[in-house]
Amino acid sequence: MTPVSIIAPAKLNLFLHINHQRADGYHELETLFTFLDFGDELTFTLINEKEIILCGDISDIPQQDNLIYKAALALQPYKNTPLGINIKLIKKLPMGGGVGGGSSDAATTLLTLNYLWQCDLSIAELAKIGLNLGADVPVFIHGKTAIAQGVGEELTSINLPKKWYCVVFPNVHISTAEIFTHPELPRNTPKLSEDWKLADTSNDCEALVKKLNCEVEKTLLWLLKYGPSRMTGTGACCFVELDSQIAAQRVLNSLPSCWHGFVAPNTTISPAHTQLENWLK
Ligand SMILES: C[C@@](CO)(OP(=O)(O)O)[C@H](O)COP(=O)(O)OP(=O)(O)OC[C@H]1O[C@@H](n2ccc(N)nc2=O)[C@H](O)[C@@H]1O
Ligand SMILES: Nc1ncnc2c1ncn2[C@@H]1O[C@H](COP(=O)(O)OP(=O)(O)O)[C@@H](O)[C@H]1O
Repeated sequence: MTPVSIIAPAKLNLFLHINHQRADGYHELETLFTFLDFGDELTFTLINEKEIILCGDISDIPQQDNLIYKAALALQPYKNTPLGINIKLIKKLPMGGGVGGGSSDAATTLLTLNYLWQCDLSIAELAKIGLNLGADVPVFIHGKTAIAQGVGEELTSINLPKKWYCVVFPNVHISTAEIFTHPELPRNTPKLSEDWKLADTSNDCEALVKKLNCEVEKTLLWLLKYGPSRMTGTGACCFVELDSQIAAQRVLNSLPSCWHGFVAPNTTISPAHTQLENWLK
């Protein structure tokens, strides 16, 4: 079978408010997700053996813990197909960076295998399977810029103006679980008002992550020279929003050599959905 390559795009949380902690330990939150036209690349090739084979940039994580493998495994019971899959990963998104790399990999795997294995599940069914893999997976399955509530699965689509982002990764790994279980995490931000404005929002995890990790604080301060900077998710990645590619590229060109970064525009529709639709035409 001809291999098919699909992107697993990055996401940014343009804001992240934590409203309260639920009885099950997860947090009710409100966040604005936007996708970026930059991400991991997954190449899928059907194989005759009923196996899930991962290859490429997968050394950091044991196969059974890889969200790509877990997504393929979760989909197998939905179709009694004799076919397996070989999935090659080209990693471009930092792990534990707050840009959703693992969740996006899982979502692209569910969306693509739904076609290749002819499971014919609906987006809602795929999102339900995805939620078991991570709170961030449903937004990648739906594939539209959205305000998320609940743990991240209650989505309201929203259109945003096109902007360019310089995203900086200060080479530190932040555990999402560590931040969400930390006693100093604020957990009482009220729900958005009807006439909310982005300028009045924030990332409730930022102060704690800055306190725990000076590299994140340095990154946010450095980015402030170019515009309002903000951390995405539970970090460590931070970003600055600009009006043009030239302006964003200028920030990246000035980046201290100890940090990594990339420049990308936001997209209202996930690039994974766009690529899948083009492939199916
Ligand atoms: C914080 C956010 C914001 O978009 O993104 P990241 O910073 O991870 O990118 C997400 O809510 C993360 O989603 P995801 O990365 O899939 O986290 P999960 O694997 O589901 O959860 C990891 C841990 O974070 C905590 N968690 C996560 C989401 C949530 N709404 N409440 C929580 O308390 C739980 O302790 C959970 O065990
Ligand atoms: N294919 C994968 N890519 C990235 N992280 C993965 C993958 N599979 C499992 N993980 C685990 O998931 C965690 C991060 O998940 P992810 O959704 O990328 O959150 P974040 O937005 O914080 O990066 C990583 O710390 C890593 O341990």
